[in-house]
Amino acid sequence: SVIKEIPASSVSLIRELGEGAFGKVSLCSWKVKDNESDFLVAVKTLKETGNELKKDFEREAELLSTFDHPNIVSFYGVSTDSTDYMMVFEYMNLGDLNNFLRNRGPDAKYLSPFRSRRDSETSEIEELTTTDLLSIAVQIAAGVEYLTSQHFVHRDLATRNCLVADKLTVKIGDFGMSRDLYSTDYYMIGGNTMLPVRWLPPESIIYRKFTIYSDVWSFGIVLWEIFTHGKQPWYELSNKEVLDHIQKNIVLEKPNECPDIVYKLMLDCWTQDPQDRIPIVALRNDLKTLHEKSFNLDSTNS
Ligand SMILES: Cc1cccn2c(NC(=O)CN3C(=O)CSc4ccccc43)c(-c3ccccc3)nc12
Repeated sequence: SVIKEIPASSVSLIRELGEGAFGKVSLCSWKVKDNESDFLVAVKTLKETGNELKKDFEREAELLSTFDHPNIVSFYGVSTDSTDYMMVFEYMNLGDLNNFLRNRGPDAKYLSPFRSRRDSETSEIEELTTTDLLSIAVQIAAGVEYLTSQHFVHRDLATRNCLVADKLTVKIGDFGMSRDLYSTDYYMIGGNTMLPVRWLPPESIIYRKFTIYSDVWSFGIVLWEIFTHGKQPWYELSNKEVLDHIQKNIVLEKPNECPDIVYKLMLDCWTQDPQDRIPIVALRNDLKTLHEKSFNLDSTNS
């Protein structure tokens, strides 16, 4: 697929969004056509690079340009006509899904003073209903189903690697900075690889085997994150204890507010044998049905 070349002169910086080891992400405005208004975009700038990283850059851009789905963050093109190489993405104005869930969880009202419950002029941030949580789950499942259909194994599905925009739009996508921004979610194994062990099945941890079936396991953990409003899986355990639990087939418990039928789907993602795990197509269909029915489903009867 041909990658769109975007002139650096048509992209202007508004503010920085984040910084990682390999680069930074900025909110920019992109003047696509002279007679049209500007367009907000998220731009990943690769720090001054050797040609090794430039090859990675080209490969990443080549791959990302093949994806086209409403639940995958859109990639618009690259800009290589300036010293710093840039990748231009769709801007998701409500940030990453993990922060989004935490800020709208039950304990949020005690954590951050920025939400004054009374006056309504502050950005009215309501708590998320079960229907909202199911809508988020359906959207991510649709994204995973698409990646699987493209024979793409994600290897790091987690709410921190999903992004949110208005009208509770959720998409899979990140800028490769999670190992910097969410370092406690990764565990250094074998001296040089950081693995998101709390999101991985036994075969990925023991044999480094990553497949569409290990992505299903991780999606089950994403479901658990959604229904705990962004808690870290096994937050009460150290990384070593987590490895021990996973290898002993101990799985996460049902989150308090979670309907039994949703927990059943999580358990279907966490079977020891990868082939026994529920296929992502069935997962998405079941979650879709629950979401449609959920307008009268609350966490008591389930
Ligand atoms: C270095 C690194 C480690 C782990 C994940 N890394 C990512 N993360 C993805 O590649 C995440 N990712 C999919 O894996 C495919 S879906 C999708 C859509 C939009 C954006 C991203 C996506 C990158 C990275 C590179 C260029 C640009 C952006 C992201 N570097 C890394």
